[in-house]
Amino acid sequence: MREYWTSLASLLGVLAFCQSLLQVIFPPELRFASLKLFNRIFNIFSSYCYFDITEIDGVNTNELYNAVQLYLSSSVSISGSRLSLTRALNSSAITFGLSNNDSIYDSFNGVGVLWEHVVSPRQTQTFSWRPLPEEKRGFTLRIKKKDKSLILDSYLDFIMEKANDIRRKNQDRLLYTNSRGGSLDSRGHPWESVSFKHPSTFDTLAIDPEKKIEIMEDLKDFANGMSFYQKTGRAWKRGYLLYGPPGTGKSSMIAAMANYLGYDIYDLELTEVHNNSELRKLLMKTSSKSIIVIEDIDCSISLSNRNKRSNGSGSRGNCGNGNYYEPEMRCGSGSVGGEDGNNSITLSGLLNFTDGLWSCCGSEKIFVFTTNHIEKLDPALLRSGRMDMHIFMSYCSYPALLILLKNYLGYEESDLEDETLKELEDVVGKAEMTPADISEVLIKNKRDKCKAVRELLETLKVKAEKNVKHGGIIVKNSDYEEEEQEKRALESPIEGSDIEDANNCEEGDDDHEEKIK
Ligand SMILES: Nc1ncnc2c1ncn2[C@@H]1O[C@H](COP(=O)(O)OP(=O)(O)OP(=O)(O)O)[C@@H](O)[C@H]1O
Ligand SMILES: [Mg+2]
Repeated sequence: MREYWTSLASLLGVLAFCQSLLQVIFPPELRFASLKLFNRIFNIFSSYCYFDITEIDGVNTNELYNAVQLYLSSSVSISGSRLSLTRALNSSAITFGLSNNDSIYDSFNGVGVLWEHVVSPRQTQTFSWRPLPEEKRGFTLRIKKKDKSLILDSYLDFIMEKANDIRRKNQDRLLYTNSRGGSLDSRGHPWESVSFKHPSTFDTLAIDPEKKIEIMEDLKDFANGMSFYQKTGRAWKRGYLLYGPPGTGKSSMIAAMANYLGYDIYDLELTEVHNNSELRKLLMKTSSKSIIVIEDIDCSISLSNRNKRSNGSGSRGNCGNGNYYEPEMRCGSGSVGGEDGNNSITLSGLLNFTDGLWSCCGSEKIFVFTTNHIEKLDPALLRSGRMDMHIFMSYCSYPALLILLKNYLGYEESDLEDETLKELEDVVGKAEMTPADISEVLIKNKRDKCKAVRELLETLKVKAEKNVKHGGIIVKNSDYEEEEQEKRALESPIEGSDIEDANNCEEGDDDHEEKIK
């Protein structure tokens, strides 16, 4: 044992001697250079290459660092020995991350890589407009030199994509509004946001099942259609027009769409937008994978038929909440400077918003307009490419009624007697009640299911009878739809210069522009 201590002491002595010798040979100014040289020689002979991804790149946050952190929080890292837990703002999910100075193996296309999370204290606080964190953080990626060109670019792209997916999945949907009337927040954003937790889904939506499937497939095709849109040279966006009587589920449909695709919603309040350039700025500040909604567009935009109006034969329109406006008058506060295109929103401005060059900034955007009066809209706004799908939200049909009975009372079709079902089927079409009206009856009696069905049947019968007495002929949903389309066709011939005008008109071109509000 004594011998052991003696040899250890002499070894330490030799080490101390070597160190002082090194200090004499390599003065401090040379020591750093020699370390660098040693590192270089090591790198030449090493079969690995290393990539540092620092948290802060100059003064900006490095997007890639955040992406790697999120990516490593997916299932790969859960097997790590030490993990850090995070819950981000606006998120209800907890994510796992790699702890400080911990490392983890990952593989991509059969190639193994090593990630190390490097955390070190920040030594000198360099001048910066914003305070930097006390610790320097970064990820170091180690890849075999021979694999570098094989995977590096595609691996990093894959990480960015995966991180975006995780972010979207973890983060609550957001509902944005421009209710501040054009003023910007401290970060220069014109939109205000709140967490969006609307429970409406396609399961709870009472519409005909075939129509529902058609819409869901259309949405899925859109969301998965990146290569299609690229191949065909089309902007990656889609327009839906939801029209029909109040209380038929237009707003609920928008919420269901957002929940189905995991998109945020931008609820555009046109009455708060003062001119076309403000509209464009709002559009520029919307993110990809979002639904941009203009509700009750017939109230925000002047009457549809410009020829008719210019001939002075425009009818009165509903401005919402029972207020009527003459064709020349606008709802809201959009028209500040009368006919001056610079001071008001115009139809061409709105068309550019949905269809022009600006509409595709950010890509993967859905535009949804809703209206109770489709016949009042300008055909230029409705043409394909702008509003790709026109969805009629009808009065409650029999299949939709079955969905409501299931949602509100937990009744399957088989739970009800054939006779009751037959009666419901006979009367629901004639009653012309909206899903909103029907759900009210069901909610009122939800404690007593039998009573709820009885009362619903009674209400439907009374309504149906009233309709027959009042109208003589009952306007069925399909007739309503046809009637609306006929009205539109009569009011605005398709070959007319209206559409052409709207397509061609440039911003600021007063002859062509249609003022809104
Ligand atoms: N098709 C439907 N399926 C399920 N619930 C519905 C449906 N339509 C209406 N409802 C219910 O009625 C309420 C009102 O519906 P919603 O606001 O979606 O109607 P809307 O068509 O947007 O009406 P408005 O034209 O007045 O804006 C919702 O809270 C929803 O619960
Ligand atoms: Mg609505």
